[in-house]
Amino acid sequence: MAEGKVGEIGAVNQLTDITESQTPTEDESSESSVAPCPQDLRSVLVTSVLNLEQLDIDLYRGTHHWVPSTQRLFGGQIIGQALVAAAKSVSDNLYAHSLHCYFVRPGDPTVPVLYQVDRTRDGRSFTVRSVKAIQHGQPILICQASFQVLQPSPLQHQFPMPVVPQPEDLLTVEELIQRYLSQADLTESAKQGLNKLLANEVPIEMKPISPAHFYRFASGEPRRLFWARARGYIGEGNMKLHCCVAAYVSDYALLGTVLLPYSKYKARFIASLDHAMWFHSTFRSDEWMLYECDSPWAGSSRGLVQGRLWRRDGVLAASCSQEGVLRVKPVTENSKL
Ligand SMILES: CCC(=O)SCCNC(=O)CCNC(=O)[C@H](O)C(C)(C)COP(=O)(O)OP(=O)(O)OC[C@H]1O[C@@H](n2cnc3c(N)ncnc32)[C@H](O)[C@@H]1OP(=O)(O)O
Repeated sequence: MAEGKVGEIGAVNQLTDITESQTPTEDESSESSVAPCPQDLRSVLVTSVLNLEQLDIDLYRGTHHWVPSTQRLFGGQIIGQALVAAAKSVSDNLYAHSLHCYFVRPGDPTVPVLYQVDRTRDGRSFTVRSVKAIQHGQPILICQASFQVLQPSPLQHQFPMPVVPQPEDLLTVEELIQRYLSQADLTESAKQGLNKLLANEVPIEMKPISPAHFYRFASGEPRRLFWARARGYIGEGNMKLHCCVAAYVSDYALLGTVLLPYSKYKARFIASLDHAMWFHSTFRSDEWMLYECDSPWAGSSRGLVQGRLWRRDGVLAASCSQEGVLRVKPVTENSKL
């Protein structure tokens, strides 16, 4: 059993302005030990999506970046922004360890989202915040986030990380789509679908471990693995921000895991109902992390999914669980992609 590094979170310097620019330090890994990053290479997650505007005490406004084709707001964006709002009201020595959210209404991409923070409790070890994400005067998400003072313990364990190819040996989703586009026998509608995917400005980079399974070319077990990281530079040292970015990333491609055994069906309506997340160790969300997603159950137009985000050195960084509503229809021959 690999050893978890629960205590090491304390070595990280947190900042009150959680989206403040960070420059690398000398002891950063070789991948990131470059000169301070030019503004245009910084992750849009930091410069825009998670950079909330403060309107009043404990009241923030967030804007949108990428909006899915469903034309409802991406759940990960709302969770990430809610966690930013909550984190702004806790002191620097507190670290997010969990959050629990319900998506109660679809998010409207034509207006900003307001985040109202309630300082539910400040305890000696744990501090709890409740955040309501509001549009048109009504909640679209309710979220509780809990923060903890660092408390080292002799109890430390984790399951081992799955053994998979390294990200350097795999193709990004964009490279894979370009490959599929070069296939001679592709139908016009498949081409259109792929080009739409390419035009998406998702601020996450991904490298599927098993592309055919990832894209549901064949039925398989309800489990998928891919390397993921924020697109662009974020930098070391701001653990609050990395947790918010991971919350954003964790909702991407998670619920689709439920559909993997059912290649004869496609989603007619798919939306996450709730999302819970637990943070275990320090990590950098702009470095490759393995996202292991599985679905232990589906039924009654709902599906349960569980996700684990692994640092590439084998440390379990975060876990999450989500239930979603999935209504499906049979795939017709010319709508395969
Ligand atoms: C993939 C990860 C993501 O990021 S998803 C984005 C984050 N999650 C969300 O946006 C979900 C937000 N929450 C919601 O939209 C609501 O809570 C949901 C889940 C829809 C609740 O559903 P429900 O209580 O049925 O709401 P509603 O009456 O407003 O209906 C919504 C649409 O669904 C339909 N519906 C309802 N029941 C059925 C049924 N049994 N069979 C078929 N359709 C059904 C309703 O007609 C309604 O459809 P429409 O929107 O009017 O076209």
